[in-house]
Amino acid sequence: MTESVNTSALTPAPGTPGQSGTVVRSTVLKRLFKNPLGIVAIVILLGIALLAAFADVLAPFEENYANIAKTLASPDSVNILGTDSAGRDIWSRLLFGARLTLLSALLCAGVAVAIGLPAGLIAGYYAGRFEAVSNWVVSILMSLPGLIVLLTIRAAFGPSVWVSMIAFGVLISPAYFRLTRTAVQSVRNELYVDAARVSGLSDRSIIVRHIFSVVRAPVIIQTAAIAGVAIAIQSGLEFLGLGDPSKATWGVMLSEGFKNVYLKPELLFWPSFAMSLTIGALVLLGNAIRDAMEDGEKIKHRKKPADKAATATSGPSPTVTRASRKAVAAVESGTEHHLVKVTNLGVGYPQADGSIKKVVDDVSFHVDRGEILGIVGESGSGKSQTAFSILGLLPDTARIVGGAIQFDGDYTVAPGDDTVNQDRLSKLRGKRISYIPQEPMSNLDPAFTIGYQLVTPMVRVLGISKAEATNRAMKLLSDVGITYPDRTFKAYPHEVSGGMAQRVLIAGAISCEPDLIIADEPTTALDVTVQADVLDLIRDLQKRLGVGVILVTHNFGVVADLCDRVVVMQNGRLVEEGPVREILRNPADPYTQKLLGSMLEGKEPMTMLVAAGTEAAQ
Ligand SMILES: Nc1ncnc2c1ncn2[C@@H]1O[C@H](COP(=O)(O)OP(=O)(O)OP(=O)(O)O)[C@@H](O)[C@H]1O
Repeated sequence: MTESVNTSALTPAPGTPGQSGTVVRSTVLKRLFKNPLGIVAIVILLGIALLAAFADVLAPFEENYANIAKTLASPDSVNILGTDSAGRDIWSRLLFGARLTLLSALLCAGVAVAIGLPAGLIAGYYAGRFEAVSNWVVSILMSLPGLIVLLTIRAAFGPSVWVSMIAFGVLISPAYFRLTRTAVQSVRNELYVDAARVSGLSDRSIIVRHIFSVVRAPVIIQTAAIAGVAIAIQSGLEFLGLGDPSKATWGVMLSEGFKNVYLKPELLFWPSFAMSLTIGALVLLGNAIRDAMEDGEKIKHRKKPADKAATATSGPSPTVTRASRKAVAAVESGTEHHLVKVTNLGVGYPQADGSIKKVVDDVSFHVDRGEILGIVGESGSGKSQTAFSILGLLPDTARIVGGAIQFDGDYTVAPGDDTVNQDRLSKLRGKRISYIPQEPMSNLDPAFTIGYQLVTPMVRVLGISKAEATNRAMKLLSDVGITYPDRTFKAYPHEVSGGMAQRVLIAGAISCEPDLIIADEPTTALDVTVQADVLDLIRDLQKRLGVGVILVTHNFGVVADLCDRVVVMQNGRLVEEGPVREILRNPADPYTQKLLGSMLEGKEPMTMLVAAGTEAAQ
């Protein structure tokens, strides 16, 4: 993380989830309908479903109506596919069989999804005890011999297709659990999920909007496959004579057909044909959906950055609406009541030998409204850990090992607490505290449009309508220097440049009118040419909005350029703190002197600071 001395600045915070779920869905559907195999699968499945739904109308006979004077008859105008050994109409039984077979397959897949999906989402997202218990249950379910369980259930409850499909759904639910949990784990620590949390969304909203969108596609594809497997298993059981002979299902027909295979092989052919057609169509559908989604990814990556037509937007400016904002306790610099007060903060991580490695040690400082505080130090000095303690975004393994944090007078870490009070912070994040991250692209959810990611938090946090939030988002985009807000609003994150994405995040950070903005190396990931612009933007917005800003950086140049006061950190400890002008004029600590020296000489700070730290220690 190296910033050029005269560039770098803060950048506003995270955006949030988006509405493009519907857009994504409609695009995938369009691609699905362009795939001939997908169309064939849909037509077949739709045809079978319609035949099943209208079986009462289409079937000339009741499913069990038997004409014993006409057994094993060949097709004629009355029985178009002939009759079975009991004189029952094969066509009618196929139609009623389709209904039962499809419904039971849906029941099985439904039960498996209902158990496996939420359990996988919760286990993947929260991990901890729920995941441990779920893994244990899943291991037990997977180690059960499925067929024996189904036979036992059949013996206990009788030959009910519904009961056996519910049981099979439970047995197969670990497939969904594992699929979902793994997918969630892969995105749980993505920055855009943290960004959504910072923007004030509840865990439920994050799971439903950001996390679920990741597992939606694989779950749909898996459901198509599992419905096919359920049909095969159900028919297999019935073929073995374990079905309910009073119900016409394809499996029961298969079993009866087998008994008369030498007399009338068509009895075996028709249910086999129906099953193969249905299972084949389900497999094709799953593949077509997968292809449609993969094509979407390829197309997305080929698109060029959008932006160039314009539309002025109306809507209240954040600077104007800020006046109507909640009253914030007056915080005067120099009094004991600060916007943020960090007192003797210690943060550590438990080690394998039982000890705790302190990464922040006895750090105290404060920030007031209307000022920019810089936290400066070399890589690994504990700047981000300090900022994340204020945001409540420390990893689960982190422990507060001392001290306290107050926001506007209330403790978010009270003396004696070993973790951050998430109940309090979840009410502050995205509302009164916002965050500008280091890597803009990673902090936007690729599955949703920028507009959606700006609008949703405003609707939720400010309680305004979607239309009003849309107007506000357009105005905000314009305020942060985006020339064509309407295009950016509709664009996906991959369609804009890094600098523009950071501007979007800045718009998101100020959208809910925060009192404090925490910016963690906000220009590090940006091109040198846009770093200065983004810094200017942050400074401008900070002055206009009068918010407090904590700027985390390893670059003293940025501090000198932007900050009112500075905290210098080294190896997790605060080595010096004070007004920037004073520290620039008269740095007391040798480490600060080295840091300043590196800036003035234009050296790469991180390189020399390692040596500086060593010298200071000597
Ligand atoms: N999850 C974690 N588990 C254990 N140690 C961690 C964890 N996260 C950070 N640390 C340690 O905490 C120390 C401080 O890290 P921090 O990210 O605050 O540094 P920083 O000053 O922000 O540096 P950088 O500019 O490189 O991000 C580092 O030594 C780092 O290895």
